[in-house]
Amino acid sequence: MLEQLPDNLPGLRDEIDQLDSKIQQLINQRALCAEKVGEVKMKAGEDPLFYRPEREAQVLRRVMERNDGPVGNEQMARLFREVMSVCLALEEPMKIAFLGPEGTFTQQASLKHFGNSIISKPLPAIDEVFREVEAGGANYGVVPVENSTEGVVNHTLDTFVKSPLKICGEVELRIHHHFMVPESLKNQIGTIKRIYSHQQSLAQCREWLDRRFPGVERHAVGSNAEAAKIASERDDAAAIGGEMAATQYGLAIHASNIEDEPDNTTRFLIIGRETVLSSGKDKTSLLISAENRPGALFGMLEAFARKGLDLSRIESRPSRQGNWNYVFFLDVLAHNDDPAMQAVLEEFATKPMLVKVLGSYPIAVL
Ligand SMILES: C=C(O[C@@H]1C=C(C(=O)O)C=C[C@H]1O)C(=O)O
Repeated sequence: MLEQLPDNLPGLRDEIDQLDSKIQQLINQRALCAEKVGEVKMKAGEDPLFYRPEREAQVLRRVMERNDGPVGNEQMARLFREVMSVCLALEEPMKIAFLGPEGTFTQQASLKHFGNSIISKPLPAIDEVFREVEAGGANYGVVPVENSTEGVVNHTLDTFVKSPLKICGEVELRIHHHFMVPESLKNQIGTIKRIYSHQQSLAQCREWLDRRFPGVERHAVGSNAEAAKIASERDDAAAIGGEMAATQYGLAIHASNIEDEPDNTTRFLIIGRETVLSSGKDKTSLLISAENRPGALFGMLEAFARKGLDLSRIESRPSRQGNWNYVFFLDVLAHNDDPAMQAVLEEFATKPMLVKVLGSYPIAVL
């Protein structure tokens, strides 16, 4: 097909116009199918599940597998991510609660995972995101869980101990921090007295700040977006945050990508009320509390090894029930329905330990 392309501008633009018209028709045909899927789901059950994470992951993986360019695999998957988002919204627009305010990295993660055709519900704290989903005010929630430089977000892990919610997905986001100032300070960087940001972001940019702004006060606030808002209202302050926060509050970016680790990444979890079926490439998150005796942790890990199950993460947190008792958060690279997983869980059920399956979900595609 490529050889048949004209080599003049009007001819090429005519070709693009014709292709656009075909793509548009096809997108609408796809949307009609999705609408019909919505009707079928409505007929089938009382509380229909419109959003199906396992199916979406399979669609995106297939897009990447069959892609032969010149558009890159990830770019192509991102386009399909948006198409699916629009299709799902025709069935039912998803209400997504996230750690706000508008402009946070968590909002960016929610858009990366669900696409832009959602109803956004920014909330001021992680437990409020959990509560909103538990109460049915939102279909799903998005919360940060770990950062490659700064480690786990303890608050999120601790909230899982008591919550009935399930993990339905994960999103990874490369985190780039920018040093942003009000337009009026753009040429007077030397007059900056205070720098605002979230505590994790200040930590992720510590070396840069020590080098460039030694001695300038650093203030930790609830989110980068809040930091940007404060800086926009003062005439002596800068903020550190992502591009969305700068745009949201009209700040100028003075220095980009100031994070100390170039591959600084944050992982977020999608939380919901339903369990997710197997997509073929899944992860299961478990919360395990074992008896405090020698070999308890070894025995637990050995059971996974014996069944050939891969652990991608293990985190320990104080259980808050007596000193020196711990709970472990584990990610296993298998779905809960996997016979090997079932065997391990059955084995644990016979032992003095507490196991809670926090959810099985597709390994992040994008
Ligand atoms: C169309 C469906 O519903 C939703 C929309 C999807 C899509 O546009 O491909 C995929 C999964 C669901 O989130 C479906 O379940 O197949």
